[in-house]
Amino acid sequence: MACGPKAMIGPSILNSDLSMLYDESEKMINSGADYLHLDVMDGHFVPNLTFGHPVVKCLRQKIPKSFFDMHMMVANPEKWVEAMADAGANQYTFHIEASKDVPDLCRKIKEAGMKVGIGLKPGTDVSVVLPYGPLADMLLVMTVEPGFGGQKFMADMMPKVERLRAEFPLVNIEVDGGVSPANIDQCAKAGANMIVSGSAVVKSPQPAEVISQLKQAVQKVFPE
Ligand SMILES: O=C(CO)[C@@H](O)[C@H](O)COP(=O)(O)O
Ligand SMILES: [Fe+2]
Repeated sequence: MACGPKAMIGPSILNSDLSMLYDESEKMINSGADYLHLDVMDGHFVPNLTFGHPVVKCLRQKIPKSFFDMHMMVANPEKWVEAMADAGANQYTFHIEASKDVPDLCRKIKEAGMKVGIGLKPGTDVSVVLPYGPLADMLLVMTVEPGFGGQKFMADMMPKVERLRAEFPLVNIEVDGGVSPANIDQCAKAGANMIVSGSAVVKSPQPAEVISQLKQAVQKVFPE
């Protein structure tokens, strides 16, 4: 049994029919998703607005088991920790660019019973997160400018993934933004084991096929 990072695929439902959030989420789970990536945007940290903990709470009541990976694209991540934990979130991924006290925020997230994710925007150097790697369960390398789904994958983010994998061989490393079967091999080879994919999965007539392709590519690097 291989120990260490596992290949996991987490569809982002941001670009799905949000009037059918539950149905779209169920469809992803039934298509083989390992977790759900829920994009929370506050219109300040990013120029877009999505949903908050009340929606997550309702979704959790209908989806009692799946892992909710909260991508908190918010200007004040400290403010929502308790509410998201209460709503049933499993992992709380804040952006290092928005945090005033990273160790304190990591502590708060853990005390609330959630896993800690730390996210990096494309313009943020990987050195910024290195001191905090030991505090995190997962490190997120954005491969688009956060705020919208359907953008073009930024291959020049792969050296960041490589550096984080070299520094932290056992931590989960997630990529998010424009990821698809066309670029999954470079993500996996760089060291990403948690894969967020939005449009490539939710817009496909065969989401299960896309998820399977993504998973097989990552399992070549991170075998079960
Ligand atoms: O956080 C974000 C965007 O800010 C992502 O989770 C996107 O929503 C992923 O969608 P695609 O880029 O894969 O379509
Ligand atoms: Fe995201």
